Amino acid sequence: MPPINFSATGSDDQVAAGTASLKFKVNSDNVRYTDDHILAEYTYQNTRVTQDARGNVQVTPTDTVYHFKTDARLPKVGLMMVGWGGNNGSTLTASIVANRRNVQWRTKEGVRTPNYYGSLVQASTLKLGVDAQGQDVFIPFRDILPMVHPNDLVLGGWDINAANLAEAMERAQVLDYDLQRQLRDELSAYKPLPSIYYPDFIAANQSDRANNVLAGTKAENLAQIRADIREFREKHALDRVIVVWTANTERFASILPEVNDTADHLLRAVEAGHEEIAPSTVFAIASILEGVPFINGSPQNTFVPGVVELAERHRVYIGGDDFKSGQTKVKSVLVDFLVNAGIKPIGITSYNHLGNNDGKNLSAPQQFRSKEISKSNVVDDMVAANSILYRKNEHPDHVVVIKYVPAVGDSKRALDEYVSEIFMGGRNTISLYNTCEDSLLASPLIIDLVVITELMTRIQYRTQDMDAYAPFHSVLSILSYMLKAPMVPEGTPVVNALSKQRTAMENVFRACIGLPPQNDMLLEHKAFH
Ligand SMILES: NC(=O)c1ccc[n+]([C@@H]2O[C@H](COP(=O)([O-])OP(=O)(O)OC[C@H]3O[C@@H](n4cnc5c(N)ncnc54)[C@H](O)[C@@H]3O)[C@@H](O)[C@H]2O)c1
Ligand SMILES: O=P([O-])([O-])O[C@@H]1[C@@H](O)[C@H](O)[C@@H](O)[C@H](O)[C@@H]1O
Repeated sequence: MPPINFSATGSDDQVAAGTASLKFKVNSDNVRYTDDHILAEYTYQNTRVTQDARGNVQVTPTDTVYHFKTDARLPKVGLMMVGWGGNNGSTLTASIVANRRNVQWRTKEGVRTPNYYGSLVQASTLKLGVDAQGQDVFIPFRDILPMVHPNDLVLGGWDINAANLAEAMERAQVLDYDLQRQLRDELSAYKPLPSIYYPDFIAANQSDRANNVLAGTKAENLAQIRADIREFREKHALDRVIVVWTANTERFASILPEVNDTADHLLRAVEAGHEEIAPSTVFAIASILEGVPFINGSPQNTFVPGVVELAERHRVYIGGDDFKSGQTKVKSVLVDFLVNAGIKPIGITSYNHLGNNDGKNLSAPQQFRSKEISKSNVVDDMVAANSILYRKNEHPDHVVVIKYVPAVGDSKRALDEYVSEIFMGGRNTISLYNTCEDSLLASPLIIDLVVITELMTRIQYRTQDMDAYAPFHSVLSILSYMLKAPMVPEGTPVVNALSKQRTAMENVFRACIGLPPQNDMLLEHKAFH
């Protein structure tokens, strides 16, 4: 990943920021601050468990010293959305503009003001420590390390439909009219770039949207998307660009030897125009080759093995899959609670209906199958962690149903039923009815994905056996909190439990400023005096 040359493009105040703008500094011999960087030495403590041939278990604490180096200078960042004219893309764009201009609007409940609720970074807090009385001290999540503010994001992107962002906002029917009215002028100036459209990958019912499409071969499409990224970066004098796929869910691509199983095969397959190369994969390749992180907000397997290898080769960050916005987010909390309470979910039925264009696309079998997969795997790690409740390879019955009902629009209705075995042969049934305003829940996640991905590009680490600092693995598993089917480096564990995902993010960022992980032991309050 190319290091940012702040002196070249960042505005003076951005370049000047650095550690002088930090909200707090840590008072420790293990943490050092230069004008531009936070340097922290952190001892990572774990516990190694081994079992000998006779079944004897050995438990050994381990210590690994990490050195973290975080660039505290905030770059000028551009967000390019694929599917910019969709419900998520238009809602996010309108909401950032409304926040940036502090546009207020009236509804029947009175005057409303813009906010970033639903963004973990912008609207949640974390416990930093305790005060002299032992009481918890909380700070905004965004203050743990220097992070880009969504108001400062430069927005752009592509869509196979030519509607400008004001037309797209109106079509989405997500935001109140009195707000839309005040944003129309600015949003009408935002026009999506023509995009790649290979009809076989999304539902046939999307064909009537495709009036803003690139011609040419797949190789020419790749070259054009790369040029679009470069031109966007240069036009806005950006230090960093991040691309997010919030376009329609594609069918899964087959993994084919000599086609997409390695980086070189994949690049050759694009040159040859192979039919199994999806638009989302072309966007991922273009982003990687331009040194730009790529995040997949949909469930399809954009990251075929060749893409992952290419990202590793170029040390570019990728992350996915599928925004975790509503029904699945609740599931990753509820099943975690049940299983960790020693209660055995045996039946999980997740039904929802929605009437937006995403729902229309998902009404096609192959596109639904992509979503069904990403929504179905979310309990696997929690179930596998409890061998008291579940035999090896035993799982709850888990059914996912999605129906397209235009009448409800973007206001998705989720109905869930959890049937569990409880004490002495009893049964517990939990039924939930959850009106998930799809785009109002997903849009803030895009902010978190972009802001945390950008932060990760400014953090490097070194352990005692490394002679230089290095970026993390290209597959950004730290993004898992925002994603239904978290991508992880090959051979590493997939964590879906929401509390673990958030704790992991918090504690990694605490380690970057030399602080121990949050543990909630509160020993000082349990001692006798
Ligand atoms: N709560 C949520 O909204 C939520 C949650 C999880 C995942 N997602 C996923 O996010 C994606 C977007 O959701 P949405 O509600 O905004 O859908 P949407 O249908 O409103 O928007 C998708 C946009 O992508 C465009 N598009 C399709 N193919 C394209 C291509 N190849 N290049 C460029 N543009 C293309 C369409 O024209 C449309 O404007 C979907 O895949 C959905 O499954 C949404
Ligand atoms: O995130 P979540 O609410 O579990 O899942 C949602 C699905 O239930 C919905 O049908 C789909 O349209 C959204 O894209 C999203 O994937």
